[in-house]
Amino acid sequence: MIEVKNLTKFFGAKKAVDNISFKVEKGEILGFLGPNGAGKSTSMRMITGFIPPSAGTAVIGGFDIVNDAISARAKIGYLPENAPVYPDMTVSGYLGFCAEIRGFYGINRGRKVDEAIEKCFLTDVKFQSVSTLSKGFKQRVCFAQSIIHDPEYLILDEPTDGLDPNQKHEVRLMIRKMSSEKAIILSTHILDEVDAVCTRAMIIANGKVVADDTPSGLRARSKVHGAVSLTLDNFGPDSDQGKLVSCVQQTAGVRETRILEQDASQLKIMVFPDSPDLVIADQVMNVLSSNNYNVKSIFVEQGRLDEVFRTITS
Ligand SMILES: Nc1ncnc2c1ncn2[C@@H]1O[C@H](COP(=O)(O)OP(=O)(O)OP(=O)(O)O)[C@@H](O)[C@H]1O
Repeated sequence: MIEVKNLTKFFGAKKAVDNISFKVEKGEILGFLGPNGAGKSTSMRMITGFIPPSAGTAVIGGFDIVNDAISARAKIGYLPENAPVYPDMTVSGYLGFCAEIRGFYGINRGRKVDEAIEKCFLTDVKFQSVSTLSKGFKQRVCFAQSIIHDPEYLILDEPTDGLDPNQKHEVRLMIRKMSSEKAIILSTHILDEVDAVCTRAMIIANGKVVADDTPSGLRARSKVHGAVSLTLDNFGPDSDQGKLVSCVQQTAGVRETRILEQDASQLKIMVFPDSPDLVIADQVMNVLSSNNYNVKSIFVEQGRLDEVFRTITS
């Protein structure tokens, strides 16, 4: 388990991280979200022992990162921001060096390098110098060094930054595959990534934790969660919007009907239930059909992470 306890960091008078506490169990993938400068990277640097906290600590698999840094760091794999890798080394030379630092020599060193190269799709550039790699490949090399010792705890600062969509997909798959026996914290600006990878999401703003929930729990905080979106066909600008709205409003459990968009032949509306958990889609559909409205599409809004993120952080 990773246990973060009252972690705080001052840079001069600026409080970059403000007394954050949380736990991450094995099997969890915790997404760190937050605006630029929120304190995500600073928190990760403290959890991995790269910078000392001003107050508080993190306990990694039972080892305190402040009082027993070497034991704690042995259990962590860390992918820092901007993939700092030695440019003059070849990919396999660099990973061999990382494996040695982690205590692997001889045949074990070679095996660890080969495994990391395979997992991170680096075979084609194995003997290429790091300085000649594209940004995405440098990122993958840095990812490879973070998993070379098969750590129980992985801290990944924007792991898919700079990768193309296919590589992003591969890396997310890899993270998910590894997660059953690891506790993983990753930071990201990509809200889709939270849905694709994370079991839990934490929003940080001004150094403080402002939300900690599952991705679906966060989405459920959206103002449109549970609302029903409909598109009506054969409903042009001359059709009677007022009549339609009063027809929908007759449905039990409907709080509000909002007109979203009118074009030459279609109308889009959103119907809000009295409470977000009330299911009204079937009733709304029945009322519209029995009044001869032509429903082209209908779906229940799950809520939007970007909207929730903006509401919480702005
Ligand atoms: N070494 C440092 N010296 C002074 N201020 C720092 C230092 N490192 C970070 N900061 C400040 O601490 C705050 C938090 O920075 P941090 O890099 O942790 O944010 P972040 O959430 O990771 O942002 P981003 O999403 O842009 O990477 C920012 O105001 C930043 O300028």
